[in-house]
Amino acid sequence: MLTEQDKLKKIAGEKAVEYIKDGMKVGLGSGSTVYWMIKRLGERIKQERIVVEGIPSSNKTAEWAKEFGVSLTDFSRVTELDITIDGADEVDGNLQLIKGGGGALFREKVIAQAAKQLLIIVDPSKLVKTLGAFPLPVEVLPFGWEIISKELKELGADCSLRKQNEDIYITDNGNYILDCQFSEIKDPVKLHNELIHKVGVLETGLFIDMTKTVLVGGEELRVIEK
Ligand SMILES: O=C(CO)[C@H](O)[C@H](O)COP(=O)(O)O
Repeated sequence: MLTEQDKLKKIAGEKAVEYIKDGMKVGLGSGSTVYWMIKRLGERIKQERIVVEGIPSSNKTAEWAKEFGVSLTDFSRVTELDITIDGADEVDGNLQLIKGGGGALFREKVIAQAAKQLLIIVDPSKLVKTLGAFPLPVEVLPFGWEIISKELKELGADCSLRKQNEDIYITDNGNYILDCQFSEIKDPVKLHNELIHKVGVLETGLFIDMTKTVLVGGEELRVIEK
């Protein structure tokens, strides 16, 4: 039984597949909204016999792609993606994003950067005036994470090491995630630049100026463009 929010994610995810054309190389994001996109893409591949190859941003996404019959490739064979489709945890009025709620932010940023277009798919709860209510995920090296966390606290964040049940959460890259609560992120560009220069920070969940189009699921689907 789908929740109301799941239904809105499904609408956005399925609509996104209309942006995919025969022959395209597609970056496949992560998360529950992307799940619906991959499922629908699998249906189109079977029904219309289009040829599409994807690069997944997480092991879970790779599993879904296999389950729904979406062929996968990698960056040893493909140097540019036609489009990347991904979810987000927060989207502000300038289409700056917080991502990484699912822990896949590093690979998500790689496939976003490799693509001619990043299409974001969300339900309306992800739209915010100012980023920061959602704790900002920051991927860090396991060695010395305690020191990195202390440094980030000095920038005003309340950071906690992500756990999965009782264990430390390990990303697909073998690293840790610090979930950093800033009261409000008034200047995402400045914050990203400060964080990324700290030794041991591999990537932040701030996706700055990476997307120009956001699809928002709803009774009437909304397309926000920059
Ligand atoms: O950044 C992500 C994973 O790292 C997801 O895109 C984000 O968490 C949104 O997920 P969902 O579609 O399940 O709401």
